[in-house]
Amino acid sequence: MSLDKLMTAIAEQGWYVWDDFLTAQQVHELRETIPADWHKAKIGRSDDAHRDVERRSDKIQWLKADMGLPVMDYLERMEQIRLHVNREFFLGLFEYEAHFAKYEAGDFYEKHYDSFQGNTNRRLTTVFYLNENWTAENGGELKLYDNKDRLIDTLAPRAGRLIVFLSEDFPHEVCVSHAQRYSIAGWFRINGVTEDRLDIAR
Ligand SMILES: O=C(O)CCC(=O)C(=O)O
Ligand SMILES: [Fe+2]
Repeated sequence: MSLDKLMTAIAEQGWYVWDDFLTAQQVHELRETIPADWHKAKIGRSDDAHRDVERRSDKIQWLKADMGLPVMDYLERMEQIRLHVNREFFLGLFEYEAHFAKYEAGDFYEKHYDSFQGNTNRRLTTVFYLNENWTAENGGELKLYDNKDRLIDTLAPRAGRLIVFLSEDFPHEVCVSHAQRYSIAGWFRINGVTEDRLDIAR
């Protein structure tokens, strides 16, 4: 079972690629539920919007259960992963936050860690892709590196593919996309308090 494979891979190498996590039909339904309400992505909770533009150029919107059944179903699947990971690794993952992302032709996200100042309680990253018939010419690959900056893998954003990795251990980047590229990036977080307030995902 793939959930077991995910657990083994996370334990042994810290990352996993789960192809056909959803069927083509489920991917299609998920894409259909995305509202048209895109806004420019920012990095962490920083307000330095100008700098952010240089590092990433995608647009996002946060997943909410009331966006529809496909989104509820996706969040429920993430909840199952959260419970399994907590049971096996005692990571104490407390909640999940995720956003749809849209990269237009020319968009990219420079190499980064998902756990950084302002987001230090991110522990496990998920990226899910919604792009049917993606070709090599479309670019937009995810490049995953180890913490010594050695390239581990180059992954096309193919529909149905879920990638999971430990947020603190794997720098990664999104190569320039030459076509519209849709994804759901999400993070399991531990409970945290930052700047005198309880830090809970919206
Ligand atoms: O879309 C991807 O392949 C990765 C996106 C990403 O790294 C992020 O949003 O933090
Ligand atoms: Fe990332």
